[in-house]
Amino acid sequence: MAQSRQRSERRPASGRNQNVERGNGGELHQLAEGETPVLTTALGTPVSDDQNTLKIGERGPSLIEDSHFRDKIFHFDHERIPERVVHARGYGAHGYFETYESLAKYTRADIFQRAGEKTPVFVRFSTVAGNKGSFDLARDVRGFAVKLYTKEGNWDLVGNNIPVFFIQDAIKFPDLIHAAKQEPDRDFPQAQTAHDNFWDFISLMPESMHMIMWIMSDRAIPRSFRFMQGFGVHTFRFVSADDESTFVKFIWKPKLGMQSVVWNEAVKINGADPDFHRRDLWEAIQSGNFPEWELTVQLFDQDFADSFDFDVLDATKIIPEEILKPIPVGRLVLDRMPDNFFAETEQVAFMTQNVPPGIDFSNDPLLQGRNFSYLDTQLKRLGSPNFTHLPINAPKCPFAHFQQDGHMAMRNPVGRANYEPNSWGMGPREDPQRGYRSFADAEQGQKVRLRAESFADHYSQARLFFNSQTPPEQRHIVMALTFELSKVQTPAIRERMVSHLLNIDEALAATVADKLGIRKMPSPADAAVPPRDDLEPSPALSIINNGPESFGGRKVGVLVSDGVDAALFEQLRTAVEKEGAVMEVVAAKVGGVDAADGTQIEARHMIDGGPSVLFDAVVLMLSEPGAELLAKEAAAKDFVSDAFAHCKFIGFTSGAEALLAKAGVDADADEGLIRLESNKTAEKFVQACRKLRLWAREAAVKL
Ligand code: HEM
Repeated sequence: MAQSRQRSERRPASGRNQNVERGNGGELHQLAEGETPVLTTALGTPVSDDQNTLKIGERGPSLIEDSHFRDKIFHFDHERIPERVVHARGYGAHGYFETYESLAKYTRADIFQRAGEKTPVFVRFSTVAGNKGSFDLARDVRGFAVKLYTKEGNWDLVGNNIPVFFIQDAIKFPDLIHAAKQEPDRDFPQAQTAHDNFWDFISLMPESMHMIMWIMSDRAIPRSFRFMQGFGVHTFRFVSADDESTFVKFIWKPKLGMQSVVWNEAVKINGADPDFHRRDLWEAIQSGNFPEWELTVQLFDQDFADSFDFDVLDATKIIPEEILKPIPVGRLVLDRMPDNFFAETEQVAFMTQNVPPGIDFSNDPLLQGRNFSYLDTQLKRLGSPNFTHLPINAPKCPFAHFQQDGHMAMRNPVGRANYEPNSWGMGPREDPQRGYRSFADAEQGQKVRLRAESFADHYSQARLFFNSQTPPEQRHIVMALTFELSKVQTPAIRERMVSHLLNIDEALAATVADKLGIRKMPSPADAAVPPRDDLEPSPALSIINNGPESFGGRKVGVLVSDGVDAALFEQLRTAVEKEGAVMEVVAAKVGGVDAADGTQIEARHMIDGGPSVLFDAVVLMLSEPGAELLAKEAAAKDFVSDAFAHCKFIGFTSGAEALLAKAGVDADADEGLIRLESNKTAEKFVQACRKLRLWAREAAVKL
């Protein structure tokens, strides 16, 4: 019953006549009739009045015998469960994984045996540091957690959109997260690392420097979940039917290419639409534009691992794609939103230790610690060992075991046997062939608390990352570091960070020091291993170098006024749709505008609620009087000046020049300003947008 109600709530309000009554105090009573279900308590007792508690007389005290009220309030009082201690804010979707070719040579994992096999998945994207109600465009790592419901059990690939991590050993995780989250005495800032505690910890943790380069880069402010990569981070193992092991790293690559926003834009999006990323995913999936990623794997053996001077067990290191090419092995398509956010996205329990036969762990000490932590945290958060009974967590393949009882047990053994071995002839029984076998690696050594020397190079790959970025991306890293460290109030912490940057790139360190007003340059931090300066840059690490070459999946915001040319508007719409992009109309009034030929153009946003930061490119389709009127509105001027400052492509009709001028934008400033006069120019504009941004403008606008 509840489900059918939820479904009907997705339809727009119909405004149909309903069976309503006015109560004694003027309150509204909506009454069940026809097929409308009767409201009941949780135990099914029909409810006669859901507007008034049971009282003695109309103005008298309430009665504790009002079991309907108690049932309702009791349940409401218990609606909240603890939010995740990290990755609290997240958004998920269902879909499937399709295997390209059999990987039987490397792994016995059932999911990789047959070309064309489709496996159901649930994916949850998240930010790490912010609370559940924080904003989407925090500068942060994004979680990229994938649950694959394989025919031999659930496989949770609990990754991030960044391929490395802050720390090498899981024992430091609580310290890292304590330092990153709100400071405990004041409980701010939330969803931000721009504070003393975080940078104090980081500046004392040189192993985090590679990760710092990534989170200060544009990777940490993605434009959409749909436009970011995902990484399993650690080295895992594939294990074949013959028990041969191959090391594997997992990388998800978005079909629509990578794209990020700029920081100034992120700050404004957080105000304009704190749900920017979740709304984006919701709208894409609901409109049938299903986002897609390709799963690629880097496969290697022990000899290859030994050829590096870093350790493949160290989660602060990558194997550059130019050295080991990722092989595409399948695709992930997200095509369905959850029916209920809480039941699915909130209750989904990811655990790194959930791997099917054929997939195994390496000795990465971060991964080993995670394998312990996730089961523990799910029990705390979901409150019962029976969280695997929840539909979102239950396997979709047959399963049978003797676990029983516990809070909220929904599946219990049937029959007499609830143990094995038993002589009742009742299963389930173990299966040495099909069953999970850990890779029988030979391990020996003393029990020690010791970090391997092969983990000691903290700077070379940080330098590799920085050197692999394009100039605009390097500038953004400088700006991010400057911004974050400018919020740090303790000069010694700022200086300690600059001393680390000196080991990464001297010019980077010098610029950050200058922007922070540090007069005397500190000495470089004492490096455990001298940083290498002979690593070839890896172009695969740049977002800009790996753009989409299409405007597909992106969004144009069209600011319109009365008197606009309807034919040109339709031509633009056709060109945008042909590209696979979306167009949203912004106007002075949400009711829309009257075009010159008398037709009406509906608007999705009123100008105050539709700033240009919500779009990838903008068009000013205005009549002269329309532009004159809008030029008086601050929001309209910001629409234009922000789009320009954020290096976006701006299409405009000749009538729009008054608004451009008022916004301080020269209509001939650069090739990113495109006059729209005919069908051809509409197409030319959309083609120009494929570059996403005109980075050449950046020097002029000082982002
Ligand atoms: C490579 C490093 C790591 C990655 C990629 C990673 C990724 C993730 C992701 C994606 C989630 C959110 C899952 C979801 O959407 O529900 C998550 C949650 C979590 N992670 Fe990690 N994590 C890492 C390191 C660690 C470590 C070292 C620990 C602890 C030793 C840890 C403990 C947790 C906990 C406790 C949660 C909350 C789980 C929940 O309540 O559902 N993580 N992690």
